[in-house]
Amino acid sequence: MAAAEGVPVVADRQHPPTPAVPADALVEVDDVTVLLGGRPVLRGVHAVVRAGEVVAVMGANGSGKTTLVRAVLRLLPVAAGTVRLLGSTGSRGTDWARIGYVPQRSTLNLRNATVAEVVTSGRLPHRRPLLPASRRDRQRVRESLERVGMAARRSDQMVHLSGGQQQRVLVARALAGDPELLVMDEPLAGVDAESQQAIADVLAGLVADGLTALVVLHETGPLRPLLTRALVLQDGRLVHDGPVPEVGLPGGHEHHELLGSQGDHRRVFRDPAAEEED
Ligand SMILES: Nc1ncnc2c1ncn2[C@@H]1O[C@H](COP(=O)(O)OP(=O)(O)OP(=O)(O)O)[C@@H](O)[C@H]1O
Repeated sequence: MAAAEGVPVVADRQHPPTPAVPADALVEVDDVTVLLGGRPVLRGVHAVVRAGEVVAVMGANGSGKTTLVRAVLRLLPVAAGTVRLLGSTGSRGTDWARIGYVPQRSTLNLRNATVAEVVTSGRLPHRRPLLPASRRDRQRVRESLERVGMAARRSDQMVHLSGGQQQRVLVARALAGDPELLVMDEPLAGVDAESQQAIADVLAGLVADGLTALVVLHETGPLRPLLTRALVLQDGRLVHDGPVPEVGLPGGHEHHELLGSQGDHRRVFRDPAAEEED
């Protein structure tokens, strides 16, 4: 695949160099391979996220973006390589209370839960077992809902909210845990422009306060000014680690396709080689 001018591309995929890991790395993915259904879905991926960075994970549908963030969060086992998260290589040593996760909204079924219940669940890593929510827990839930502009809907069931409002509630849930590292999987997908901007504004404030973020994105949208770097995956391999691509991706073609009943327009990046095989 050809590189865009001035854009660093992983040169030797068979023997990628092991980069020196900076001391302030919160996430280190070292030569990681993940198998799903016996098939390699991530192949020898190296990636680092340093404190204070906002890193986008980009690539075509099925390129491995969700798999990468799930491997980082130890929701999937790795077949080879190492994931170091907040300095720990094992689940037990990881301080999960320092991490916020906003999964893909479409994968969740929270229809009957109320907004307040969803956001309160974000305090669970801080709660002592069997004790009711503390004043601090309730305060953080309230503040998080205010921050995303959803305080007035706290008693409503999720099913009665729009997609964008649901997404804001999921962001509030992650914020309620006071994370130092926020991992978001497609926070803008199927989200109206107003909610996209609300999410971007909230993230901007958090980043200014020192938050680190790893965000899966199809389109950068209003998050673009916040992004410090992009990781681009293609068929499970890291093909770019550097500046956020201006238009499209290095060496890839792009086209638009309509997805879902809401007709949200997503930009899809394609590999020219794969297109030739079509
Ligand atoms: N449980 C599974 N078993 C087998 N294959 C899987 C499984 N989950 C995902 N895959 C495959 O792994 C590949 C990467 O999936 P992944 O969801 O990480 O891609 P993605 O880049 O996040 O895609 P999208 O943009 O569509 O969300 C895809 O080909 C997908 O079909």
